[in-house]
Amino acid sequence: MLVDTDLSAYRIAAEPYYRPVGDEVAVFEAAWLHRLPVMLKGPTGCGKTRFVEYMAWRLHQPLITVAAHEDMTAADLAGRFLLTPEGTVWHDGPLTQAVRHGGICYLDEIVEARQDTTVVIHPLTDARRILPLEKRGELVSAHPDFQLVISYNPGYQSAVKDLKESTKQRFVAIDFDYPVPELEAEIVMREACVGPDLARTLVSIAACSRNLRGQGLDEGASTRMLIHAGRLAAGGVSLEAAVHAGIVLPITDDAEVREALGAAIAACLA
Ligand SMILES: Nc1ncnc2c1ncn2[C@@H]1O[C@H](COP(=O)(O)OP(=O)(O)OP(=O)(O)O)[C@@H](O)[C@H]1O
Repeated sequence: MLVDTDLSAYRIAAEPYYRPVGDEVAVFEAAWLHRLPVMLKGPTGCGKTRFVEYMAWRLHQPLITVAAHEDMTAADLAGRFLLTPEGTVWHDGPLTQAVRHGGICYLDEIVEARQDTTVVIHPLTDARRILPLEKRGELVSAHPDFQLVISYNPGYQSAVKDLKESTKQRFVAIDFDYPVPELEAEIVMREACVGPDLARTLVSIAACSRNLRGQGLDEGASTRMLIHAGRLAAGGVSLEAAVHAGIVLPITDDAEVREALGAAIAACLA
């Protein structure tokens, strides 16, 4: 027995707020026309997820998101038999749901998954467009509206944690970075409900932290962090406290780096 799934819950009803930063919308649409798999490359919190939500809305497709992790198995993606009072029932995993019914499947931080899990996507991301469900003895041909999107943060993994060449080379890639300052300030204003001066200050703080990349910080403050700090400040917390709680504390556990960042930020605020 197969439990059938209705993907209407995965449809995005209202237009997500997304400000394009380059030609990413055109590139994604061209990839969608040919159902090419897409890799969104970029640092954490720079807008990749928001972009894929926007594209799913724009293309009228359901969006199934899976956060990859190192314990994720192929069955977590493809599905498994479950014992129920009615007997043994097959449950499609999130990937199979999108493959069977059509829609965008977004595998977030794919590099976190083990390579023996990642290879499940190989026959789906070449001309075959099939998903073998060995346990069920079924070969699912991808629905015409199925598209696979993955995110990948190249700065973040060590040499031991990387995608296989044969996985990488199946994807069209779109490069993401933090939006340019003016645009980032606009996003922070809108998302954190703060005024332009505060938004610009937060963006300049982000620039300070991004300068410390490679000097103790793996990554600078993301757009997401600026929004968090902005929301704290909008909620009545002083700017210093908001920046400390929203940016400085979460970004590093290293006391020396924290001090250097604090000093850079203080110079920014002076
Ligand atoms: N271009 C943009 N337009 C609108 N909002 C944006 C944009 N870029 C970033 N944001 C804001 O930044 C927040 C963080 O972005 P998002 O969650 O998409 O990051 P991400 O790159 O997917 O991060 P992760 O890799 O950690 O999942 C969003 O919730 C949104 O508020």
